[in-house]
Amino acid sequence: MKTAIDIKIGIRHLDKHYGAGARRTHALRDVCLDIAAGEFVTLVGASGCGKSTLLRTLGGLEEYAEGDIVCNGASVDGPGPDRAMVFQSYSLYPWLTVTQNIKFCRRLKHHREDATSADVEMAAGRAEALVALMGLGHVAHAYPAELSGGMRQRVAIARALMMRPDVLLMDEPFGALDAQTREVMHDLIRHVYLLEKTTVVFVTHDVEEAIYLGQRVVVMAPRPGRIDSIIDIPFGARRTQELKLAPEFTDLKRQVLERIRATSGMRTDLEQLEKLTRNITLSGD
Ligand SMILES: Nc1ncnc2c1ncn2[C@@H]1O[C@H](COP(=O)(O)OP(=O)(O)OP(=O)(O)O)[C@@H](O)[C@H]1O
Repeated sequence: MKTAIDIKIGIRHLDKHYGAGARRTHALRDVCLDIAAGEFVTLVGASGCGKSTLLRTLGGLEEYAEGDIVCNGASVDGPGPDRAMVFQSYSLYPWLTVTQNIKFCRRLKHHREDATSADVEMAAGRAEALVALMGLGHVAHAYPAELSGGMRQRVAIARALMMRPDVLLMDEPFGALDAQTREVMHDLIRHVYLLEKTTVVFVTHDVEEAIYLGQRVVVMAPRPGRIDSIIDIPFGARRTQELKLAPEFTDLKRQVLERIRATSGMRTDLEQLEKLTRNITLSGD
């Protein structure tokens, strides 16, 4: 049980609907979750179980009518500099270089009229440190169109980290990358997370990714979107790719996959499909 002191995000009885009438969707039902400061939590679950909705609501991009989300002790009622988001699409400014993209932020102190040269220097130093941390030194002056997908996503992560957010919210950030680049990004994001001591909430479809990165895997279920189970990941802070071959890792993977299969409704869909095709065959005889 976590104490009130070390909880960074508290989600209490969160309920969310989209649409109205026949098109009304119960996207989240009674979601309760505490996330500790410095924790890395991953969200998995069948398509449509509300992972993105939950993340976007945490980010203040979606309104909610019932329940409460508290971050740093204050209710979330919109986006804030304490929570940065990274999406699957890179959303970089094509006309800015890598360094300029990282520095670009409306809330940067040096964009204020009363900014001092020390503010500007500090921001420039932070950007340079992030360029180095993300392994972007050799492309610091390149434009997004000249970069690979993995490189672009590194820039997007660096930009999200620029203002030292307390919480990093990531929605399938590596979903569009090839398997090899994804592995590199996994180790990079774990390294950055340990160094920056950020709290991370990470949405993914990839169960292996969820277990490798997270300290806890939250399995969500659809119709209505809800938390099905929370699985503690017992591996330490320093992880290497060999971990994925360990029997404990495989056991966890099986456990998570079983929950996703059990809650996805796919089996029922298949059974219905089988029944339907059987009837069609019989009536066609
Ligand atoms: N803007 C919207 N308007 C109406 N319904 C929406 C909207 N966004 C999401 N939904 C619905 O809410 C439910 C949850 O969607 P959400 O995208 O959060 O799920 P998800 O788990 O992230 O799905 P996926 O894994 O396929 O990305 C789904 O039924 C979806 O159709």
